[in-house]
Amino acid sequence: MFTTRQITSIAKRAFSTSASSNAAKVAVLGASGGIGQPLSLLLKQSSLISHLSLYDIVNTPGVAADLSHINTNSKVTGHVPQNDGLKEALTGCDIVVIPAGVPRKPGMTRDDLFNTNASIVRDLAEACAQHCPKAHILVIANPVNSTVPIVAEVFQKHSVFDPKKLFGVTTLDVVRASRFVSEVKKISTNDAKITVIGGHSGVTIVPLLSQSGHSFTEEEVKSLTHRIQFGGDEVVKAKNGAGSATLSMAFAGARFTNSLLEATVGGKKGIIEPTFVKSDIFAKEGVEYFATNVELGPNGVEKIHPVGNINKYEQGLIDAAIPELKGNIVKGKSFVSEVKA
Ligand SMILES: NC(=O)C1=CN([C@@H]2O[C@H](COP(=O)(O)OP(=O)(O)OC[C@H]3O[C@@H](n4cnc5c(N)ncnc54)[C@H](O)[C@@H]3O)[C@@H](O)[C@H]2O)C=CC1
Ligand SMILES: O=C([O-])CC(=O)C(=O)O
Repeated sequence: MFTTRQITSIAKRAFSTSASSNAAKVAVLGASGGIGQPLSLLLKQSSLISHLSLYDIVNTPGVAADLSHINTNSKVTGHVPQNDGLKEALTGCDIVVIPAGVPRKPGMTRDDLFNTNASIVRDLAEACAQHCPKAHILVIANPVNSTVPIVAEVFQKHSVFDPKKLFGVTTLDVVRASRFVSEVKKISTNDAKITVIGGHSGVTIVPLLSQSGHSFTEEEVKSLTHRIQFGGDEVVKAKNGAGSATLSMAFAGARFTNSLLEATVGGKKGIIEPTFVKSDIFAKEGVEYFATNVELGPNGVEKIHPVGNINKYEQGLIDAAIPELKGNIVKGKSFVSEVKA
């Protein structure tokens, strides 16, 4: 006869060794990089992932072998371009996260990365459209304001575009905003929930501090807004030529991926994350993609939240963001359509 304690222990073991049937295949493209490695490490901890598929042009066999020894239930595979590696990495994927591409050096804007990263993202999107056309695509590679439209155009070219399944990952802006506000107000980050809308570069990043439930002096609003908009530059400067944010981005990327997993395979309702998606909010102004809070559901975007109540200062920030955002989006779209012609 088993004691109650023995039965509980056997049940716990059985539970923890069987992979969840509600689990997804997730690919990380650019998995050997500064973001790719810690992001993959964080994703290896998810019980909602059955297969973590790591692709990069170099070093993924080593990264995959290393991660595969961690005793969580997901299988880890590493792929390189040889032997149809990209096809193998993507086939059957539910979610593809793309941190592939070069990072900034001091003095560069995110837009300066366009020349290198646009074609990397375009080619990876081509492969996704062919091998996992129904997957959710999470774009981290900069400039996000342009790389998201690039993915959309490629998917449209293949007639497989579903706007509910394409996300620019802007979570780091919200993570930073929460941390910076918590420092200024001397409160827990749990009590510093800051909505950040717009895009993901400089003035296109628009924090809505007035919606936070906290009061700020004019001085605090100005300095916090500037710090949130240019937080990426702080890291680029501090790394002094060795790249941009990687660890905080891995944290933010894992947060967004985990939220999407919970909303899709996990079946959870009411999960809201900020993200840069195809949106009607400023369509009249010619801005086809815009980040606001988005409720995630089984098919990706469930509901795009409106901007909500804002003050005059924040309206000024949006007015300044719109033309730049519009230019970034057009640049991404034309990059694909010019090649198409
Ligand atoms: N959305 C956001 O909030 C953030 C975006 N980023 C962006 O993420 C990107 C990656 O940054 P890091 O990881 O620091 O750069 P990294 O240079 O450390 O890693 C990039 C990886 O991409 C790989 N790669 C290059 N071409 C590839 C291809 N065709 N297919 C697959 N993999 C390829 C490289 O081999 C490398 O391992 C940059 O564009 C950076 O600007 C960075 C921080 C925040
Ligand atoms: O600043 C960069 O180039 C990387 C990035 O997007 C960020 O840290 O927000």
